[in-house]
Amino acid sequence: MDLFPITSQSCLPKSMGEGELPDRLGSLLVAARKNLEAADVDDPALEARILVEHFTGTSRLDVLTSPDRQIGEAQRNLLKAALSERVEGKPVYRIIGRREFYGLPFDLSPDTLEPRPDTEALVELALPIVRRAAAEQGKCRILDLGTGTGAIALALINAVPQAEAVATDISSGALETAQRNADMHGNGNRFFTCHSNWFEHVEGRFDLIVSNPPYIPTTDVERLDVEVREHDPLRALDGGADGLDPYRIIAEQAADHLGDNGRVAVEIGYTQKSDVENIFTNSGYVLEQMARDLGKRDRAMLFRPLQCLGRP
Ligand SMILES: C[S@@+](CC[C@H](N)C(=O)[O-])C[C@H]1O[C@@H](n2cnc3c(N)ncnc32)[C@H](O)[C@@H]1O
Repeated sequence: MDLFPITSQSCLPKSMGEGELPDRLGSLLVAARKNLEAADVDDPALEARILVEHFTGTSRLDVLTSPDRQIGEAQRNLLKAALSERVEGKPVYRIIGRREFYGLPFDLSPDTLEPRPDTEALVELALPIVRRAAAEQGKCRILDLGTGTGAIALALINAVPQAEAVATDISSGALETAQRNADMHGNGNRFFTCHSNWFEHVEGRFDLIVSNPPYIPTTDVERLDVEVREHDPLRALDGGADGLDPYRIIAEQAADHLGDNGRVAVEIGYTQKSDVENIFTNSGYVLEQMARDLGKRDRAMLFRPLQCLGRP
């Protein structure tokens, strides 16, 4: 997740203004974009397209091929309400209740973090481990700690049919959403939720333990962008006094749940590389590989236990 830099939304107008939206698809898209431009949202063209497509049930192709398509009053009213919510600061994916991650749709709920594109770096880093275990053993067991929408585990098992995942979270609401997402993707039979405080109720051993834990220092949470602070759940963000508490727990307890040749892959805040490396090194791991996010910042780390029985 890319939760920085901190920006202020105080310049946003409080409502999108009065007046009817046009009833033709092409003009409607232009009007939506202008509304969002006037409200100074980050990417008005993209966000207008997302909202228009969602609330009119149209595609990007429809706008190009049928700009004169008539849009009914009910749909325009829904879009108008959505534009007002956006202008008031609600993130676009929260409004439509869904966000794409690694090419798959994920339903959101108030209990889940919105999966962020930067987390795809963690999936890319972990995927070769999953493929290798599947090729060598005919299966791969994944443990995803703090699964949220299920984004990481579901991206991995969707890419490797022989893989299955146990997905934990402290939030039962998040686990319900994750299970719905697994079912929506047709992977519900390879995805098992476990309500647990980190490893507390986890049983068995895994080829890969993966996690994007909360990693914002407590005192920084209140300085986050308001769209993050007010719409992502606090327990998905707050990583304790220095933001590193979950890494300490994972590094300390992962060995009890790793199979031979198992690996641990974690997402990090982009300034946390050396701190997280120290935590894992002190617990008997070596850093095997790093991955950077779309902004070329350190974002994911792959660790191997020193006593790993398999190949280095
Ligand atoms: C940063 S979010 C990551 C969500 C998802 N994996 C993703 O990448 O989009 C961290 C997740 O950890 C969960 N979490 C926080 N504290 C936890 C704990 N003590 N035990 C298990 N999960 C926890 C939160 O509920 C949240 O879903």
